[in-house]
Amino acid sequence: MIVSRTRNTFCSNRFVQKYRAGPRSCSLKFTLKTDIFDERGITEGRGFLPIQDPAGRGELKGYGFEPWIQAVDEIPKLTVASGSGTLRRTLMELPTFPTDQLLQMDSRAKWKAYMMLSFLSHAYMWCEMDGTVPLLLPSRLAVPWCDVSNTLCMPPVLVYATYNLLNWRRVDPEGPIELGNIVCLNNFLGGPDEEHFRLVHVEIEAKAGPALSRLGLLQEVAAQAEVDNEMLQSGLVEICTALRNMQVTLSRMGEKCDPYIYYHRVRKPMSGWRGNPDLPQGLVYEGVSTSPVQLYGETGAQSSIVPAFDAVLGIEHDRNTWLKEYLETMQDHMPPQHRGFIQKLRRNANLGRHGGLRSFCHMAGGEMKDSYNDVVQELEKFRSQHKAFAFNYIAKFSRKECEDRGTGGSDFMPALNGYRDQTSRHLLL
Ligand code: HEM
Repeated sequence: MIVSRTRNTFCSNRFVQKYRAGPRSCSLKFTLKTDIFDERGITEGRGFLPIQDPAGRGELKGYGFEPWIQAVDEIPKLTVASGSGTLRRTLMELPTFPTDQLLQMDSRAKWKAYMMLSFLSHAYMWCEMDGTVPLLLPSRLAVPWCDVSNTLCMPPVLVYATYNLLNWRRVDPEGPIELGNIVCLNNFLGGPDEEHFRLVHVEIEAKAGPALSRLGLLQEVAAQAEVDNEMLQSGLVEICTALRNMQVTLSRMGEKCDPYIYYHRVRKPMSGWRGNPDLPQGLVYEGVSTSPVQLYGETGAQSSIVPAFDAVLGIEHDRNTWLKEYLETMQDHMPPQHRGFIQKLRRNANLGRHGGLRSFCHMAGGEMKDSYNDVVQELEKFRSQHKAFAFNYIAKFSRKECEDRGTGGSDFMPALNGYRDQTSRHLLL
């Protein structure tokens, strides 16, 4: 039962309501306009990264957020002192979160607060390291977290956007968004392994930018009565190049993120409360819901890059398995503008008299078909490479079968094989 609160109108959370009885994909109306994740801002240089660098927490200063800002900065230290209840006790001593102030502020501030509350709540859940797992998230954290996530149409759980997309700054503000010039803003345990793991994702997002910014245009070109073959082909080459660059970046994961440290330390705080043996029923959000809610944790499957490429190439995952549903559920964990972007690409996949990009390339044959197949092969290579990382960083370490699960809570090795195989099945013959 949802507990009603009278203090403000955001007393319940759509995601909490949707996922309470048994989670499933939640369709939202894309009414929210924000200025940091804007479809018009999916640019060559940044892809799905926010349109401005997600700098510090300046906009929250002076409105009663200071103790909360300080607590987030303290998380790595509190994890060092953890084990005796210090971390959870410290978080419970925080003053009431100034939600009313926040709701008057712009979306940039709201995303900052969402990120802060996500880090604090996951630290409360997973970083005390005393061997216990709380069944309930106290209202001090749960209520503001649900309020803020509700205003952003996001679930009250750590997501890829707060873990990666919004969690970096440039060392040299004029320098590129790439490894060597980026560092993280928030950490759980901290250290090079955790930061590098995240920053590889950030660089991958930047590398995908040149291709992502042209996907809509490519679909329009393929939909024209007289298709501009040269333009279409150069767009497909752009996607190939982006996918190759993404693989180069992913191959750098081992430089500073050690598989053992990742498995034993970095991974835990990303966990959610769906498909998680530690919380089989889910998590109660005190003050919001009296019954447990199940939500997947943070995972790269919530990055919008691969679903956007799948959409533009017309790659469909197997409807008869849970794999497709899992990827669709992951879209509920993306910023609404990115969900909207992917949905639009899907809607336009068969646009025009030629039946869409895939169908046109098939019909045109020759070089056009080869260019399409090159992209599919490159995507398949990315998925193969990624699968090897998932094995080396997780599966290899899992001793018992029931532990052999991804951070998102899925039995992931067969699923990753399925996504890869389904990709190659889309090669045009
Ligand atoms: C050491 C690095 C990585 C590990 C251990 C890892 C692990 C996993 C696991 C276990 C899954 C499947 C189940 C789940 O969602 O939990 C997954 C899915 C996924 N991950 Fe990763 N991942 C890593 C890096 C990345 C990076 C850098 C990206 C790039 C954005 C990424 C993108 C994806 C995507 C798109 C999926 C969905 C499956 C698909 O569409 O093929 N991952 N990852």
